[in-house]
Amino acid sequence: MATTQFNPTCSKPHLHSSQLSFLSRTLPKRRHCSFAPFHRTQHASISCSVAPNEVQVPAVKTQDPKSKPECYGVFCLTYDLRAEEETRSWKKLISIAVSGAAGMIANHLLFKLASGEVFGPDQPIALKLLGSERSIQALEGVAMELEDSLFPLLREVSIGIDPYEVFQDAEWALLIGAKPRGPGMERSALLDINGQIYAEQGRALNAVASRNVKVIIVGNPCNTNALICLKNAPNIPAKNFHALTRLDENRAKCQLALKAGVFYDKVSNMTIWGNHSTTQVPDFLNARIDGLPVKEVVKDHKWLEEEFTEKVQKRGGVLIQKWGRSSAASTSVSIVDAMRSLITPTPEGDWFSSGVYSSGNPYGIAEDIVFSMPCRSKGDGDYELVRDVIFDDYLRQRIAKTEAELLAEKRCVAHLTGEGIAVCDLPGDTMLPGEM
Ligand SMILES: NC(=O)C1=CN([C@@H]2O[C@H](COP(=O)(O)OP(=O)(O)OC[C@H]3O[C@@H](n4cnc5c(N)ncnc54)[C@H](OP(=O)(O)O)[C@@H]3O)[C@@H](O)[C@H]2O)C=CC1
Ligand SMILES: O=C([O-])CC(=O)C(=O)O
Repeated sequence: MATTQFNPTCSKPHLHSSQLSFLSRTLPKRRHCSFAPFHRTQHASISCSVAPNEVQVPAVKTQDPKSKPECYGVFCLTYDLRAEEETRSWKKLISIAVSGAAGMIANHLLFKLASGEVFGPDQPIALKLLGSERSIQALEGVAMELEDSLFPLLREVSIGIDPYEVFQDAEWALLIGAKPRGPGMERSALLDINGQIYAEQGRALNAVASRNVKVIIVGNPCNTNALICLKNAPNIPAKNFHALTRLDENRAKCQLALKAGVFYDKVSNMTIWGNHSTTQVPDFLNARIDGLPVKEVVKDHKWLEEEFTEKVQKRGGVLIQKWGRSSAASTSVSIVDAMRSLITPTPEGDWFSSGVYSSGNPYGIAEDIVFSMPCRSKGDGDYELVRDVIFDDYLRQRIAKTEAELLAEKRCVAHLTGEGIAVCDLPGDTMLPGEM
């Protein structure tokens, strides 16, 4: 099945009141506009007369329905933002692909993206939602809710089940979809099932996405899924792939703030090293509270080494026990944080954590895995690894353990990274944060 079209309203001869409302909010004031739906298609033409001396705004054009990418409902009625001359006073549309778009995390994230929380109030966006045969009805429901939200910045929505269509020209790919680990399922089986998904999505990104697409992998096990994805996308810089460890960073900041009795905005320089799993290392050696080293503020070093570390590592699992499902709202917040960290300059002296390709790292960590490390960005979508961090024996030992786990995961998916026959010798205690 190819990309799905569903539009009960656009095929009618008259525009629905919600569409008129959407358009009247998004069109500039003091212009006279008329709406003329095409027959038999989901596309309508809109023409405006512009008063002299007014700021240039985009003329609204419709494309030939046959040449227009698949669109959903009211989002078939869009400005032609790609017409350079006519849209010079607008920021260029940013195209964001999201997989697992009918899942719980996406259900929070999509509405944050559409409201401008990531890219700001003057940045139009297009959302390209990837689902599956299993989720296509739910995905239509998501698209309907996006329609009904009348987000002025949301200019295009398309839904589909073929990553080669959905990822076309994507500038951001937020890859959330993954099979959850079921009772009794071996971790090696999870690595394989989800690895297959990420291998295919890597190939699709390689084939059709923007050459500079930024990819954030959320679906677990996210570090190794990210490695598989980037290995299957050789034409996209490996540096563009991130495994989400920002939620872990946020969790660590919260726990340190609680212990120190300060609000969490006082905690900075928080690195999560390694895997998004229970071997991850929340680094209290380099983190700061109110500008001071954590160990100077929190004198109970045993608490830092044991309770704090384990609390962060297992936070996801504790939450699942309480909620009966895994973190979705806070994960979506952390995806927003991760994106914003790449598109805004990192505050002087601070850094953020992200699971990034390890080759060339200055810390002596094994090459060719995806490892969470401290990053800084100039706000151009790229990042650099932070050099001025310190290590002690405790930190080195903990890093070695999470590194060993990632190397074992890598051997387990060799068949998906083009590196031969998989050998699965995962450490017995390897667990996702959500597993207890
Ligand atoms: N890195 C991090 O910090 C965090 C990562 N996660 C991970 O994010 C992922 C998504 O979480 P969440 O949105 O809550 O999960 P949901 O179960 O709500 O959604 C996941 C989506 O994955 C897709 N999926 C792909 N393959 C399968 C499959 N074989 N069986 C079932 N569903 C499948 C489904 O969409 P479709 O059918 O459309 O493909 C589904 O909608 C999980 O892997 C979770 O472990 C969660 C929290 C934090
Ligand atoms: O294991 C999960 O699905 C949940 C998870 O990653 C987390 O809460 O950090």
